[in-house]
Amino acid sequence: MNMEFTSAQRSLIESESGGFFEACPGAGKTQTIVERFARRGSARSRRGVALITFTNAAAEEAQRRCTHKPELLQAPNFVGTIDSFINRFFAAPFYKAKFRRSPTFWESWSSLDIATVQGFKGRSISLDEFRFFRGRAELSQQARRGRSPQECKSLEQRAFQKLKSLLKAGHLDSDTARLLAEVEIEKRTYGIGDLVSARFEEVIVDEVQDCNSADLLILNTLRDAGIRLITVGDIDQSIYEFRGTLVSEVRDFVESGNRQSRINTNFRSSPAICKVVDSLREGSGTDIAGGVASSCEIPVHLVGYGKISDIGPSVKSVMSQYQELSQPVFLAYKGDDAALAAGGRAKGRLSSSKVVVLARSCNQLLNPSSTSAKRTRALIDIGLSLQRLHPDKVLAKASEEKYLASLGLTKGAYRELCLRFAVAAGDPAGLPPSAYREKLVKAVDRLEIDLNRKSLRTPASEVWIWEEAPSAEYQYEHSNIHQFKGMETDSVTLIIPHGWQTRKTLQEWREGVGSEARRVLYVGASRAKRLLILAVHNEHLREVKEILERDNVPLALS
Ligand SMILES: Nc1ncnc2c1ncn2[C@@H]1O[C@H](COP(=O)(O)OP(=O)(O)OP(=O)(O)O)[C@@H](O)[C@H]1O
Repeated sequence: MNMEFTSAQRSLIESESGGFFEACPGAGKTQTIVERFARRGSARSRRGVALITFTNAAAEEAQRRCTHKPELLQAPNFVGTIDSFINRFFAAPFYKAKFRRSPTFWESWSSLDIATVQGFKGRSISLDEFRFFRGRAELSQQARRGRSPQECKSLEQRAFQKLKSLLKAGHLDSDTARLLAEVEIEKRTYGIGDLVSARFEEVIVDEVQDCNSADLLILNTLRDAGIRLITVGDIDQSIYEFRGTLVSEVRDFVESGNRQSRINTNFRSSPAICKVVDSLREGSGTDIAGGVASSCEIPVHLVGYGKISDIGPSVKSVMSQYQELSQPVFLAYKGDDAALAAGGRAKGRLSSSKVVVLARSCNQLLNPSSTSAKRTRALIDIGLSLQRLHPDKVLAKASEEKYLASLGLTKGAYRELCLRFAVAAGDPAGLPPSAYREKLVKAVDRLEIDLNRKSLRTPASEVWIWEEAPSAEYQYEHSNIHQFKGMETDSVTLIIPHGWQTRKTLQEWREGVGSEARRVLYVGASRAKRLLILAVHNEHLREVKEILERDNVPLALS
């Protein structure tokens, strides 16, 4: 590798003690840890070095960079994802010792047809909808919707039995593999910790901020067993709380080790973008622009918008000043916001408009290409939506039994009513939102359904996906921020929508309080190399401007 490493990068490459190396965005973590791995992994030692990443893409990248020294990829070394490390060095030996045969690993249960349980209506639910603990299962909040507590409890019991039978038959997913590792770490039945420490002298972990509790327990065990542990990451890029990663646990873990100096040269972004990233960071570190973009003097552009469709034209006008830059990628917390702003089509999944929710269910029920499982689900959803719109707020949230008793209907009769409602309202395909709302109201009248009409407001055209395709005038690449993590691009349009969540996030940003939503913005902003356009809803424009000015971000207002 011909790259000249900075002194901070070299201190990671050459460290004798190990510990946690905090690295800013664009710090060149991959090159740095691969360089260390290449040096240490080829030293003639009885014990090997493991290089652990979080995604298959990162593992492949590391493997690709090691092809010049094939011995690096051979035993006793290891390069792979954390899942494959846990499967291979903890779960497989545990399983083999206990059951005297090898297990089969699945990335998730949805890839295994038989990993399901049957609900009350005969619908099958994947085991991925459950979280498993020792001795019990817990159904996800989303899958609970529309199910009685009794059904949920019964599903959880059956899911746990199913997990046990799959385990006996030799099937493990990544969470179950972690459970086995935890059991072994606690009970030390098979001495697996000793086997791992006999195999590895050093373990290097990239993106440590993405570890969940089980991962941290495993890393702690490695460290306690005397393995040199090198962890690299950026706590402010920890954005997987919904997957069980707790930033406080990661922080405690890295603080309990040997904290090393911060790698703070950002080789990706311009000075202005580094300033925004500093401002968004909860921690006190500051980044120094040190790559080719360090001489780029383009300020951060702040554009306000009222309607999401205003963003495309504003971005076009900003881009007309920078002919040399490639078109920006639109990023937002919600993929739908990014898609709509970029001139694409939202999936409509995230809109909470009651008319959109009913339109989606009616579309699924009446669309000839829907599967029967989808139709059954849609019919249940219609029933639930109509109940939630009942003018009596207590009844609107009551159990299905209570609600049906108040209507004097059996379940079957209520389903029939819902079906007649859907047929009367019709398929929304091809209709504008106002026309479909009228059809819904007429169907309600005709069937004398007791319902709060004020809640049936005409939805904004941006969330209406059933009319003709959007115009192609302003079309940009787009993504939600989570999917764009780890990537970089010349220009980014980062969308800050309106609403209470943004209000809260901006308050946290202004007051220096850390939060997942603030970290998501940090990840989004730090993907840009030369141009960052912040598209902020007019409701929040002044506040964002004040924060950026306070933090001395070079700014251009459009
Ligand atoms: N010492 C260096 N000299 C020049 N360029 C470097 C150096 N180190 C890294 N780079 C370049 O910096 C860019 C950013 O590196 P990389 O994508 O690995 O960052 P990262 O630390 O993974 O960032 P993030 O965590 O934000 O995704 C890459 O284009 C890389 O080639």
